[in-house]
Amino acid sequence: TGESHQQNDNAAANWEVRMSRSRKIAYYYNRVTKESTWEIPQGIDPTKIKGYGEQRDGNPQESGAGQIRASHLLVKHIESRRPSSWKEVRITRTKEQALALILAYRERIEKGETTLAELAITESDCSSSKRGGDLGFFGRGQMQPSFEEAAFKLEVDQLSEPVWSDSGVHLILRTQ
Ligand SMILES: Cn1nc(-c2ccccc2)cc1C(=O)N[C@H](Cc1nc2ccccc2[nH]1)C(=O)O
Repeated sequence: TGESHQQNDNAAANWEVRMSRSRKIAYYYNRVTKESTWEIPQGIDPTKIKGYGEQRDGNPQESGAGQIRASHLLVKHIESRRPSSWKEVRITRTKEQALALILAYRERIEKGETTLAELAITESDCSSSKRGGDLGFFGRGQMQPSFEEAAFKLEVDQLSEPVWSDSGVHLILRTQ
């Protein structure tokens, strides 16, 4: 109902994104309850949290020296390198089924019905799921080659086509 949606927004308004000095990644701080957490708070649309995505890296040369920042949504399948995740202890879907899911998610994001960050929280088979799929900043040589190649081709705010890696099939959104 509108009411619960309104409550949700209010709850999102109590949160803000801060940058951890030590770990150089964003964390979430609730100015009402004073709590802080690495994971996006339950049931909150991350794109409604003040400062989401605007976090400049605390360490300028890190985001300058050929680094990019991206979020992703991963759907694993039975042939994935580790066919298990926080969502499903034994993943048995086929590659075709994984691709069909990813294409359906891509469609919904492209239509503006939802965001990659919001979908990643409930649907991604990567442990970055609870951070809306945010992988932080990374340079070349850090991620699997097929993922790196696709991510570095993206413009900021661009959403990839389905990308295959040994982990499964990904949607990648370059954020910085
Ligand atoms: C590369 N990476 N970063 C995180 C991460 C980042 C921030 C907060 C929590 C987890 C998790 C991972 C990771 O490798 N997760 C794997 C799945 C996976 N495989 C990937 C290949 C390329 C890029 C991201 C990928 N994520 C898993 O959970 O089985």
